[in-house]
Amino acid sequence: MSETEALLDRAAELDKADELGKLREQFVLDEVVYLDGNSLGALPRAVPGRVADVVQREWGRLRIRSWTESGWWTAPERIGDRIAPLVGAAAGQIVVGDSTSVNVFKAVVGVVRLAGGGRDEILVDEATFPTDGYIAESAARMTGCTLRPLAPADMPGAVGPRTAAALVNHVDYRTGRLHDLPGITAAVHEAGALAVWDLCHSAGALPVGLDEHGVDLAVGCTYKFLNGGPGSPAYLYVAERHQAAFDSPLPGWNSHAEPFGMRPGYTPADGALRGRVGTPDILSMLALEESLTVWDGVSVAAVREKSLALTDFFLECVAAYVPAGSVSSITPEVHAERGSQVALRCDGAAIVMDELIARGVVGDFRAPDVLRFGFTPLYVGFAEVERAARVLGEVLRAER
Ligand SMILES: Cc1ncc(COP(=O)(O)O)c(C=O)c1O
Ligand SMILES: Nc1c(O)cccc1C(=O)C[C@H](N)C(=O)O
Repeated sequence: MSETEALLDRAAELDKADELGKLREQFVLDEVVYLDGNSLGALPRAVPGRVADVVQREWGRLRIRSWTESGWWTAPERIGDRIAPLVGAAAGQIVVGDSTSVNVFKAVVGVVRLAGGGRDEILVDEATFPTDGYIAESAARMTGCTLRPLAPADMPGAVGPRTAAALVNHVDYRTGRLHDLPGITAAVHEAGALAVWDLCHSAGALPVGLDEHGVDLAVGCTYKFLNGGPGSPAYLYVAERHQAAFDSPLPGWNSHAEPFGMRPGYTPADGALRGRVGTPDILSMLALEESLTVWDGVSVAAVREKSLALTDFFLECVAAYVPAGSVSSITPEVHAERGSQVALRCDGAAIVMDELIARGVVGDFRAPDVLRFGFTPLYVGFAEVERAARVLGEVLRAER
């Protein structure tokens, strides 16, 4: 039996044993191998019908009545409670709205205020997705803090009496490295500081355990592994113990204790909805709500198990099919340090990715030389993984 036949057989066995495999039917997908769900998740089949109903009936016919009768006004907290179990949070701590960037701003200024005076340093993940870094820098300037970029692994040794907060990515967007959320959070707390985690690349792909690990604040997007759609609203988690003191830097009327009192002075609402700002983006928000129904009855532990099996199998197939020395993985081998993507360094990566896409394998390119492949366990199968690696091998041989 050839190596290709053996890997094809293995892929078929793995697909047969895959209990999550049937979820793929709930998505609009085709013959393309879609390994870019870590940038934009695929469309769940139920969403177009729900959006059509929101537009035609709720907006078209009920109009203003929908704010109450269709539950529009309370959607940010309601959908926050749907996301909560996926990131290990009890209800009442997550609110959906705004972009991740805006929520990073609320969270970073919010934790510096929570940390209190005398602490004037913010630690930030030195390899962070750019928006977090830009916003942390601005938040630091506004709060009189110094921003100190560091590798997350070095934060436990660097956090000290001056540190107000650390802003860390749970999974690095380029390398796919999973950072030690429990350990870093504990070290940050030991020094009397607070931890803010960006969950964009982990929520929906692996267990996060926000409550269990005592995370203070967290943010994340919903358009990657949560499949909420392009630009779907992000979320903000404020641990219950911090809610009463959380002083949002964006105190809009939607987070007022009595929004329709139209009072000149601001009195914050209690609970998660203190993180709201202005009028929610209802069409995107309700598309997200519908997309989350895919998760009914799905365990995040099972998703994690499949995610690791997919990335393991991809690495194995890459080793078998790709000419020696033409790519090197920058994603950790160790499961405890791996998110749900594989990033391969490769000469001419931009051209290689264009060619892969032309041949029906969609990943993405991240400058300067990274081929990035995201594996969404809800809809990616093992035969697709084998095909992606085989096509990558063909492209690299043709290139050289
Ligand atoms: C880690 C991380 N933070 C933030 C963002 C982006 O935030 P926004 O949705 O505001 O563009 C992304 C991806 O776009 C990301 O990967
Ligand atoms: N949010 C995106 C967008 O609006 C356009 C293109 C890509 C994105 C992304 O999400 C990028 C992604 N956060 C990344 O990890 O690179």
